[in-house]
Amino acid sequence: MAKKRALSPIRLGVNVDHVATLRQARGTPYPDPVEAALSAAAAGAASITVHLREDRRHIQDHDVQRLLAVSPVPVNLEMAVTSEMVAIACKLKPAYACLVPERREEVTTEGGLDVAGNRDAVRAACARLSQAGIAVALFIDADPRQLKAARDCGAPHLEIHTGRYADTRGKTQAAELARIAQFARRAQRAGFEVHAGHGLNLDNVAPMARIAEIVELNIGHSIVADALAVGMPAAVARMRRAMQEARGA
Ligand SMILES: CC(=O)[C@@H](O)[C@H](O)COP(=O)(O)O
Ligand SMILES: NCC(=O)COP(=O)(O)O
Repeated sequence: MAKKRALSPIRLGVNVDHVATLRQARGTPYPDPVEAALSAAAAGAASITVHLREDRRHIQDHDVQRLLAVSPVPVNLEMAVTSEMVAIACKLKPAYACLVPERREEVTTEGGLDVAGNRDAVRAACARLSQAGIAVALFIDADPRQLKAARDCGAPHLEIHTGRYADTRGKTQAAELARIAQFARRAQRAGFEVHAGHGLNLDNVAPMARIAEIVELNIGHSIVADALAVGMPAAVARMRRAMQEARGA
């Protein structure tokens, strides 16, 4: 039997937005997303993601400040391409910023950033963030048109939106996986470090983790949900194990 090739290790970034969602539902001081982030980092999360939404529905400005003060791992600030968010990021200086689309009415991020349609604004935001020493990622769909536009923007990283893969099944899901794998190869060849995320969970993570060019997966909702049953350290450990096993590591 042919032996499976072991791929390079893959990093898990943990998004703690939904710890804050629970807190904001009642306006209590608990649960604390920063405490959850410390627990995730201690269990092997390579980075912590928070999405500071314009409507502040979950993570708050003070959470980001506290997180940056204590996090032992790099913080990845997801943000819309607005002057308010760029100013906040430049002031707080997280290690990473990921530019994402945002729509007030959405329940969660519904697709990738339209870099091709907003090239000047994205390029300007990338320039300001890079000048502040922040490594920028563009959160985009696996669409060659977006890749072409991203090449003009000066961001070193791309995060592929995996929401459609996560939300579909059968042939549609297989086609989406193939599209993402092909896109990841092209993106890496174009010089980007390739990440992926959105809607990933223990049931669907393995095929995504097997894509050699993807070096980081950012996962939040399913890990926070799992943590309710088994605790954050075990939830992170389970996800890391699933990713490393898929990788053959
Ligand atoms: C950009 C992305 O795919 C997710 O991280 C999403 O932005 C999480 O934000 P919500 O927790 O508000 O859905
Ligand atoms: N960028 C994706 C992310 O941070 C986590 O998304 P989700 O797992 O909460 O859907």
